[in-house]
Amino acid sequence: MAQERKSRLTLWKAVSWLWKFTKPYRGWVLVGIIAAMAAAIIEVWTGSLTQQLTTNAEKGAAQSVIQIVYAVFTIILIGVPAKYFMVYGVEKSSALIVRDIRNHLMNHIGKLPVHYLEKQHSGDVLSRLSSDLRLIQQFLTRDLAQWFYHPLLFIGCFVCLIWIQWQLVVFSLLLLPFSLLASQWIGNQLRQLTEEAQENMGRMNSNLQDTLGGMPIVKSYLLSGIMFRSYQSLLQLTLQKKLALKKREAWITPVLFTLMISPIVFSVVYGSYLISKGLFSTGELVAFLYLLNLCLDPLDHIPALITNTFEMSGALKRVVDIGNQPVENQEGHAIERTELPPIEFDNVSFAYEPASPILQKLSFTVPKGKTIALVGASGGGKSTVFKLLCGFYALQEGQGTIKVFGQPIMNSNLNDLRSHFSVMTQDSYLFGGTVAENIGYGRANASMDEVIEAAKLANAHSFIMELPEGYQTEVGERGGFLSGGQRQRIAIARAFLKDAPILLLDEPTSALDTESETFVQEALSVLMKERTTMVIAHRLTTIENADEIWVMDRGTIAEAGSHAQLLAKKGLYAQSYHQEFTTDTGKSKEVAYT
Ligand SMILES: Nc1ncnc2c1ncn2[C@@H]1O[C@H](COP(=O)(O)OP(=O)(O)OP(=O)(O)O)[C@@H](O)[C@H]1O
Repeated sequence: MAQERKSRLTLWKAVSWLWKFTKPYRGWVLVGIIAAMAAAIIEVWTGSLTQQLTTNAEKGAAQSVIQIVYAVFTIILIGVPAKYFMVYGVEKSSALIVRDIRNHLMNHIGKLPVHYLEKQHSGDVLSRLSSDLRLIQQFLTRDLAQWFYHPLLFIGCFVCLIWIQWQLVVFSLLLLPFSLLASQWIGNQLRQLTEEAQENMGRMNSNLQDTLGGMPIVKSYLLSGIMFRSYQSLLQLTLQKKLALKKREAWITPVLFTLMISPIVFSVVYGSYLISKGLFSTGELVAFLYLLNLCLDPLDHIPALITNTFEMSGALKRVVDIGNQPVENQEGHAIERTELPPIEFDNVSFAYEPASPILQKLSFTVPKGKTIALVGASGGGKSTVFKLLCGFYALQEGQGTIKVFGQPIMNSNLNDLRSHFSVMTQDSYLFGGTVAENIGYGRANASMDEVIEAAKLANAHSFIMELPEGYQTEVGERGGFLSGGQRQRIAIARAFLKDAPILLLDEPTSALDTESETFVQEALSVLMKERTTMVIAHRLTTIENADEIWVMDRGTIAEAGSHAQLLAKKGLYAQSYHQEFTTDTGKSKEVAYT
């Protein structure tokens, strides 16, 4: 199957995706933005009031008490609630928006096709859901309102300055165009660096997750040094990117400092000249400088605002990249349970990558109630058969047909299709939680009695009762508090509860010792009764217990028959059997069929 193309998501598409999530909270977003604008207007107002007061004072006009009371009340009545809502409005809306995005993504990830998820590193996905989403929330909380506050403050003050003395404004802002051009150039560089830094963070999380998840292997193979060095070099790379980012950001600061300081210097020089010529008053110059200071204040915040915005846009693209992935087909036709063969492959060809075919015109029928053991060399395509059956990968037109109970699975409802299968792997996956919860995942709303009944059928009840808290015992991460055999029996109990008519087993006893295997094997024999089973077999007992053995070789079934028939054939099976299952003395031994 063709490698998924790296997403080339535009920022506009990413923002439109985010915009959808603001819908229920646009009221609060608007409140935050209006409050920010009101706060800016109040600041400008204070500046223009200063100008009026200094002019009045210079003219010797008595400062009207009413004017001062009016100013104070205006600032209190509008300024205080404006500042309050500027903070609370955006905090509230951003927290709710990000909560909805998290819920949506979690639900969305559960519906993504396996072929997409298999290509992602879970650490990277986690990084997108944690640090990238945190950056988005920080932007919504801290920076969005600022983008309305600072420009408005700048424009408002600018207009007032023009009103007071436009020639002075022109003179004082002579350097402005150069500084703006420089900021834009540096800003473009920041965007690329922030995106790279975020991607590196994802890789670091993946590395950390691998180390934590594989700790027993890391320790036993003395890999901590290697894992640490790999983490260290990623960290170093991230640090370099961050420092390069900060270096460029630091370049903006002196540029903007010059921008800020030069107008004040220019104003004082040129303003003094105008005063000496009698064209400008000292009071006006004081008011002008006050407003100029306010006008330049936004420029002090803009570098951080630009960096944060670029960081957010990189993070947003990475989040939307997952959010925009097409989900599995949730519609499609249902598969009815009929008397027709439970599984049929008709001329099925399949490749993960076009250049490497895995299955080649594979045809077979599994009769109802029978157990088929799939054996064959590693990489022969046995697990691929299961993945196709469960709809994890889809066949393209012309690649053959897969039928379940006589109905093609192409375009079927995948949830419905999977309801017909119970799958067990070599080391069954248990979720964090209690034993009862893990068995209960087999069927929604199963009662405790049903859970216990399933555990009894799976040979698990007695060991569960010996656990410190019985069915309420926590199993630990991935069932780490239980032995391999215990985990398998819990997985079998789950399958009993699910009660699906078809079992797909990837040798559930292959990793177990003989004693555990006996318990698990007994439980499996009960589970397999009156069900149709395909089992990828490595153990001799599993192979011998099957109704038929199919030997897979390079994507086709090379041989089929009972154990005795295949041995008599003296073909591939007999060859592997003699290599793998017999000792030098010719006696049977239990080793993996590879
Ligand atoms: N998601 C994937 N993307 C690309 N190639 C894959 C993927 N999964 C499996 N393959 C390749 O497909 C081939 C068949 O794999 P499959 O797991 O079906 O073999 P298998 O017979 O079950 O092997 P084993 O007995 O070792 O589990 C292998 O060469 C494998 O590398």
